[in-house]
Amino acid sequence: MNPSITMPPQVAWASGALSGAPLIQKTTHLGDLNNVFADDDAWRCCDPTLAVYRVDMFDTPSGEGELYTGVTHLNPGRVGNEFFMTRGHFHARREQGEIYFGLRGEGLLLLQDAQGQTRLEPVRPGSVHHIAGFTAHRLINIGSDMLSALAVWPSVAGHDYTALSGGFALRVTADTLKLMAKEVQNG
Ligand SMILES: O=P(O)(O)OC[C@H]1O[C@H](O)[C@H](O)[C@@H](O)[C@@H]1O
Ligand SMILES: [Fe+2]
Repeated sequence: MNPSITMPPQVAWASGALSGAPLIQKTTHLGDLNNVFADDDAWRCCDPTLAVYRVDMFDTPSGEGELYTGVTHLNPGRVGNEFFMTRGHFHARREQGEIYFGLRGEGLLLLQDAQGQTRLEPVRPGSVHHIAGFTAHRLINIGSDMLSALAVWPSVAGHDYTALSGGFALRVTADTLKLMAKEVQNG
């Protein structure tokens, strides 16, 4: 009997472009990110139609045990002093985790646990990020090029944006980066 061979879809590692299977795409514009950036006046002055990030994901089955695969493409930019970032979320099913893989650009993954403790992981091509359950996550683009990261997550995880509607406990600006650089120097 001949083996059955199916050509899988593809991700282009350098760009994060997905191909070979139907996609769902969602673009988030500055106007959608009310109350996300600290400097509200600066946010109001920005063009609301400006695209901040786009998520491409394969249109695959959902349900208990199923996994989604998607790529977030986050543009470079700032609102006031704060770098462009995703809205960020806890999973609606809090125990569910997720894996991110850095593909291109220079960014930070902001993680916040249920007690409000935050930490940052540098995102760069080849970085692998294990996002444990019960951990909110947000991507931040600190570079001057597009930041792209691949994500794999349980389809049942869902998104809870309301738990963080007051914002994450840490904000990343150019000053934050200077402080981080000093910390690295001082060991
Ligand atoms: O949902 P946001 O916080 O806007 O982040 C954008 C997207 O980032 C990643 O790709 C996640 O896996 C998606 O589930 C999420 O929707
Ligand atoms: Fe997630």
